[in-house]
Amino acid sequence: MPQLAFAHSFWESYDVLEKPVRAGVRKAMQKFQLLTVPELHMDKGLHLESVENARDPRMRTIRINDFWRGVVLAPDDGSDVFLLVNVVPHDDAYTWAAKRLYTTNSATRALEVRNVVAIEQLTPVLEKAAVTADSLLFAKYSDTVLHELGIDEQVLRAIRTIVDKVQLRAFETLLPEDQCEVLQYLAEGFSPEEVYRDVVATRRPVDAGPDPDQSLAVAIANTTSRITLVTGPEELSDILEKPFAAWRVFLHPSQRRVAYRVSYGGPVQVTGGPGTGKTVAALHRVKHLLARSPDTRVLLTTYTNALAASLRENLALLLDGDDALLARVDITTVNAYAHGIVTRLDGKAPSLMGDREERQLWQRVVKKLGLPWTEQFLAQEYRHVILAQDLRTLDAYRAASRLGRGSALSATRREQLWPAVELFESLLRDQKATSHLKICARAADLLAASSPTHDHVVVDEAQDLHPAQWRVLRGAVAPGSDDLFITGDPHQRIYDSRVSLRSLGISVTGRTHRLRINYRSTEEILTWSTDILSPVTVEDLGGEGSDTLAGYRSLLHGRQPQADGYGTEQAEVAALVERVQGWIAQGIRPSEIGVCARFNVLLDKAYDKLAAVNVPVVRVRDNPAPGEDGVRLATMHAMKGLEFRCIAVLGATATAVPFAREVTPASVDALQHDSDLLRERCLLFVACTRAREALAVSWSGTASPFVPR
Ligand SMILES: Nc1ncnc2c1ncn2[C@@H]1O[C@H](COP(=O)(O)OP(=O)(O)OP(=O)(O)O)[C@@H](O)[C@H]1O
Repeated sequence: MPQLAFAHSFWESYDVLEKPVRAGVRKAMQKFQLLTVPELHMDKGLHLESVENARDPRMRTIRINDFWRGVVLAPDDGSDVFLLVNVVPHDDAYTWAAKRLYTTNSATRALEVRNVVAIEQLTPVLEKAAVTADSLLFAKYSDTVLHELGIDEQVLRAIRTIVDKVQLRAFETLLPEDQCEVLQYLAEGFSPEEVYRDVVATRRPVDAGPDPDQSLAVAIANTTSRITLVTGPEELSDILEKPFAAWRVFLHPSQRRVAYRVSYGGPVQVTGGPGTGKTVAALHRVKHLLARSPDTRVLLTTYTNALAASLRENLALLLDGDDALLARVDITTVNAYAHGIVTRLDGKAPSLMGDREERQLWQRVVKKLGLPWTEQFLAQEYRHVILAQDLRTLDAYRAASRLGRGSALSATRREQLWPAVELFESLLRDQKATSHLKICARAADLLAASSPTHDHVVVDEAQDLHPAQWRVLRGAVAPGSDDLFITGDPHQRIYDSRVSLRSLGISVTGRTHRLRINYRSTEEILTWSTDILSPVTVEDLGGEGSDTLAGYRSLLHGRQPQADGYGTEQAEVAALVERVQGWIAQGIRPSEIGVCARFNVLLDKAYDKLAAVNVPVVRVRDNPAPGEDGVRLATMHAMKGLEFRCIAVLGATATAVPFAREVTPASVDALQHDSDLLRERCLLFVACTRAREALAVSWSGTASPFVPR
C-alpha cells in the first residue's frame, strides 16, 4: 500500500474549504490507503493524471469534485510515499502545478518547493538591473559559502542580482523554503557559521552522507517541519476531521529544540517578538514534561484569565484530550495561584481591593500626612521599590538601592516617607482588604515556610510580572533541573514591571533562547509595527541588558497596513464601520475581526455604530466563547496574547497614545517618565501585532507620535 504525506501548503488550503469539498478530500485520501499503486493509477474516480508541461515530472492532479483538484507529488523512484501539496480550483490547478519544482536541499536534505518558472523569468531582468547597482546584498559571500549553506545553482544565480532586503522580500514566495530562510538570516547580518548552526545543522539528519539521497520518500522523512507523514487510516481520519492546527505538528526546528530538549540544568528563558510561537513552545514543553514521568505536576501560568482559558483549550488539543495528563497540569494566572495558596495555608480567602480604591487610599495618606509627594509618586515608590524588593522595615528601606528611579531620596527623605507606607498598610488592614501584590508577598512567605507545590513551572507572558509575582513562582517549585520554563517578549511590556531575575534566585545564564520567525502576521504588518519601536531600546526580560528584534521576520506576505487620519472621531468611527463591512463582504467572519482602542469610551461608540448596521459585535471582556459570532471589541490592554485575521486600531490619536494622565511628569521622575512613554509605545505595538492578514490604524485630529510615518 502507498503511504500518504501532507505538506504544510495543503493545510493552508484545506482549512478554508467548504465542508462538502473537505468530505471529497477525505474520500480521495482514503483511496490512497485502500488501493495499491497500480490500482490508484487506474481508479476512474480519483483520476490521478499528470500535468501537461509540468516542470516537475512527478506532479499529478486528482479529482476532488467538478470544481476542485488536489495536487499530488507522485514518487517515480520506486518509493511509495505520495505527497499531497495543495487543493486548488480546477482551472488554476494545472497552472499552479506546472510551475512548481520540488528538490532536495543539499545541506538540510529536506524537500523544498520553488516557483521555477517565475525565477527563470525574473532572473535575466534582474541581472540587467544589477549591473548598475551600487551594491548587492549577498556580494560578500562566496559561491562556496553559499553552496555549503544549501543554495543551489538556480537560486544562486537569482540571488546574486538582489540589491537589498526589500527586493529579497519580494522574491521570498518564489524561493525554496530552507534556502530562503538561510538567505533571510544572512540578510539580517548573521554570519554563515551562525546560519549553519541555527538553520542547517538543526535540520540536517545526523547520519547524512556526502550526497543527498534522491529518493522522494527519504526527502519527505527529512522534512518534519513542513510535512506530516500519515501512518494509518485512524491517524488519517483523526487529522482530517479535527480542526487542523499546524502548530500541533509542525514545530520550527528552533521551537522544537527549546520545547523538547530532554532536560535543562535550571531555569530557561525563551524570548521572541510577537507571534513567534512562544506560547506554542510553552505548550509543547508542558507536553514533554508530562511525558517524562508519570506523576510530575506542572504549573502553567499566564497573565489574564482569558489567556489561561485559551491555554487550557489548546493544551487539551495538543494532549488529544487525555484527561489523565490534563489533570496533572494547573493552568492559571500567578495572582489566582497566589490567592489559592493564601486561602489554603492561611485558612481564609483574602479580600481584594481594586486599583481605584488603592489610589483613593494613597490620596488619603497624602492628605493626612501632608507630605511633599504626589499620591502617584508614593504609589510608584511602593510598587517599584518597597514591594519589588520586599522591604518590610525602615532600616531595610534606608539601605535599599533605588536603581532605576529617577529621583534621589536621601536617608532623611526616606525616614519622612516611611510613615506613608505604614499608614497605607494600616488603612488596608482597617479595611480588611489587600492588593494582588500583597497577596503575592504573603503567598511567597507561606511557600517558603512550607514546600513547593509543583515539579515544574511554565510561565507564559512573563514580561509583565512584578518581582512579588516572581517570588511566588520561585516558591512554587524547588530550585533545580527543569524548574522554570519562561517565555515572554520585553517589547510587549505594558504594565511597567522591571525585574532582575537573577536577584530573585532565577538565573537563566547559558539557557536563553530566541525565536525569530513570526507565524502570525504578514511581513508587511510586521515591518510596519516594528517601526513603532524603532526609536527606542527595550530592556531584556531578566533585567540584564537590552533586547532586540534583529532577525525577526515572517514568511507570509499580504497587503500593506493602512494608516488614516480623520477630521473628527465621528468620521473615524464611520470609516471603521465601512472597513468592517468591507472585510465581512470579503468572506471574513465577524469573530475573526478585532477592533481595539485605548479607552472604552471610543469602543462604546464603535459598538453602537456597528450594531446599528446589524454587524454582530461582542466585548472581549464578556469572555465570548470561541465560536460565538461577533466582531471582538477590546481595549489595547485586553488585546494582549490574542490574534485576529483583521485588526482595526481606533483612536491612535496624539491625546490618547500616550495618555498624559498615565505618564509621570519628567519633573517628578525623569526615568519614570521615559519608562511610562515606552510602556504606551509598547501598547500600540501589542495592539498592531495582533493582526494576521490586515491591519488598519486610524486617528482623529493629530496622529499619535508613535504611529510610524
Ligand atoms: N510551528 C508553527 N507552525 C504553524 N503555526 C504556528 C507555529 N508556531 C506558532 N504558530 C502560530 O502562530 C501564532 C502565534 O503563536 P503564539 O501565540 O504561540 O506566539 P507568541 O510568540 O506567544 O505571540 P505573542 O507574544 O504575540 O502573544 C499562532 O496562531 C500559532 O498557532
